[in-house]
Amino acid sequence: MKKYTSLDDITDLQALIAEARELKKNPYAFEELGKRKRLILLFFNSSLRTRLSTEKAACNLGMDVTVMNFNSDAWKLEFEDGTVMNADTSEHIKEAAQVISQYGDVIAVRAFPTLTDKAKDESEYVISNFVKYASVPVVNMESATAHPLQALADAITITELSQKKRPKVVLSWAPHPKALPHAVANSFIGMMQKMDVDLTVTHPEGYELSDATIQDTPVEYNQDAALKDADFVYVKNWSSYKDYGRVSATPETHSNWMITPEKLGNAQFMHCLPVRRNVIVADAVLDGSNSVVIEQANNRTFSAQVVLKKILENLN
Ligand SMILES: NCCC[C@H](NC(=O)CCC(=O)O)C(=O)O
Ligand SMILES: NC(=O)OP(=O)(O)O
Repeated sequence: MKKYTSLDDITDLQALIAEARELKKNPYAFEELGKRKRLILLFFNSSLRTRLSTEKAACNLGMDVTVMNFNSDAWKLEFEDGTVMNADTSEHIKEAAQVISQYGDVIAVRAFPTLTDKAKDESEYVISNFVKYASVPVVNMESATAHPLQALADAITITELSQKKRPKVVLSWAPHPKALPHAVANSFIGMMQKMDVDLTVTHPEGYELSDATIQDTPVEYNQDAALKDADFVYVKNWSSYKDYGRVSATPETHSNWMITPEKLGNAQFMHCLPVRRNVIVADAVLDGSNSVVIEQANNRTFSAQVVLKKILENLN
C-alpha cells in the first residue's frame, strides 16, 4: 500500500480484514517490521481514539511515534498557491510537507472540514496537499470528507460479530447540537457498499448525503421502517450536505430520531464515538448488552495496524 487516504487505496478488502483479525490475535508478530521507522501524527482537530489507537498500532509494529497538535503547536499553514503571505499564515505546505518527510517515514493527518466552504472541503485541500508535497506515504486520520481508518474498524467489527452471512445494516442519522462533518457517514457507506451486507440509510428529509456517496444504496425517510429486522444499527449525526453545513432539523425531529432500546430491538448498536448520551442514543442502549461501541473502538488499533503494516511492507 502506497498511502491510505481513501477506501480506494484498498485492493483486497476481505484479505485486509482477515489480516487485521490475525494481528488482533498476535499483535507483536511483526514488531521488527517498523524498527527505526517513525510515524508522525499531525492533528488539526481533537481526538481520543485515533490518536491513542494509531500510536499503539505503530508501537505494536516496532515503530517510533511523534504526535503534534498542529493548531496549537505549529506555525499556521498556507495551502494556496502564489499567496502573498503577509497575513496570518506563517509557513507554506510546500516546505512543511517536505520537511516533515525528512523526519518521518509515514505521515498521518487529521483535518476536519470547514463546513462553510463546500468546494474547498470537497477538494480535500489539507490532505491532498500533504499527499502532493510529502515524499513519504500519507494516512488519513479523518479528513474533510472521509474517515477510512474508522470504516475499516467498522468492517472488522461487523465481520467479527455478524451471525449471518449477509446481515442487515442500517445507518441511522441522529440528532446533535452542533454541525458535524459527513466523513464518518461517507466512509461507512462506502465500506458497506464493498461488503456483502444489506445496507439501508435513514435520515430526515434535508439530510441527503452526496450522490457520489449514496450511489444505489436505498434511502428510507421513515426511521421505524428502516430499522425493522436490522442486525446492526450504526448511528451518526451529520449536518446538511445540500444546505451545506447547516443544522435544519427541528427540536421535535431531534428528539424523535434518538436511538432508544425500543427502536434498536435485537440489533447491535454501533457508533464511532465520541457520542452524546441521551441526544444521539439513550443511556439504556449504551449501557446495555447490544452496544458494541467499546469493541468497535478496540478495533481501531487493528485497523491502523494492518494499514501501517501494508505501508511498511511497501517501504522495505
Ligand atoms: N472521529 C469521530 C467523529 C468526529 C466528529 N465528531 C465530533 O466532532 C463530535 C463532537 C461533539 O460531540 O462535540 C465527526 O462527527 O466527524
Ligand atoms: N472515532 C474517532 O475517530 O474518535 P476520535 O475522534 O476520538 O479520534
